Amino acid sequence: MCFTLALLAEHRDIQIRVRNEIRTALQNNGNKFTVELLQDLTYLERCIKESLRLYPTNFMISRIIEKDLKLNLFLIPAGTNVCFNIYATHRNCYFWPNPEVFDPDRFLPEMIQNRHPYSYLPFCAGPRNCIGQEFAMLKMKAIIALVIQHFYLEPIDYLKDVRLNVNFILRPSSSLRVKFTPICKTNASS
Ligand code: HEM
Repeated sequence: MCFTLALLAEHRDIQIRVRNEIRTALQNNGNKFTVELLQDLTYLERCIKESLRLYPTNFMISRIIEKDLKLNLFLIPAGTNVCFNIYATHRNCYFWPNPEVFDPDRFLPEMIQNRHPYSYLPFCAGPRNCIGQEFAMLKMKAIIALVIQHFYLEPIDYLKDVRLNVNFILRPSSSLRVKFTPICKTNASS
């Protein structure tokens, strides 16, 4: 979530679009924050997905191969512990053109359609994938929507300068500060 907030702080145009989406959804919903309203925040959802592409919390996973597996020219024997680099896959330009660019529209339905099903794995895949992913997405949307509704975000530290700590989960190893300015009704134009 801290990466999403930092990315929105750095991309003011995208932050404004998220805020507009929240305002419109609230207006259409009698100013009530409901689960249905959160589910309708599709642009915010794309921002969170794109943030998890660039900064996948679980940047690497492993699986023990049960049966001998033939992969192109290689034979991986049963019992091998195979590590899968999710971070590198998410930044592979074969799947993601201009992979370093934060572009939530990569997750528009028409963009997802022809993408390799295993090119995006923030919650892993297969029978042991994350059982909390829907809940996690809803929780992140609820918190970020409230923050964006009430505060303008500006970067203090920039992601390009932040070193990543890859100890079990991916997180910033130095400070990643974002300035929160409360939105007063009088200056709530963008
Ligand atoms: C952004 C938030 C989250 C991310 C990125 C995430 C990611 C993942 C990943 C990648 C795995 C697979 C790990 C592996 O196979 O080695 C996993 C498994 C799991 N996650 Fe999450 N998760 C998140 C939030 C949650 C939440 C909120 C819950 C519970 C409410 C949850 C419950 C679980 C459980 C129980 C498993 C193990 C599933 C199994 O082994 O069958 N996760 N998660």
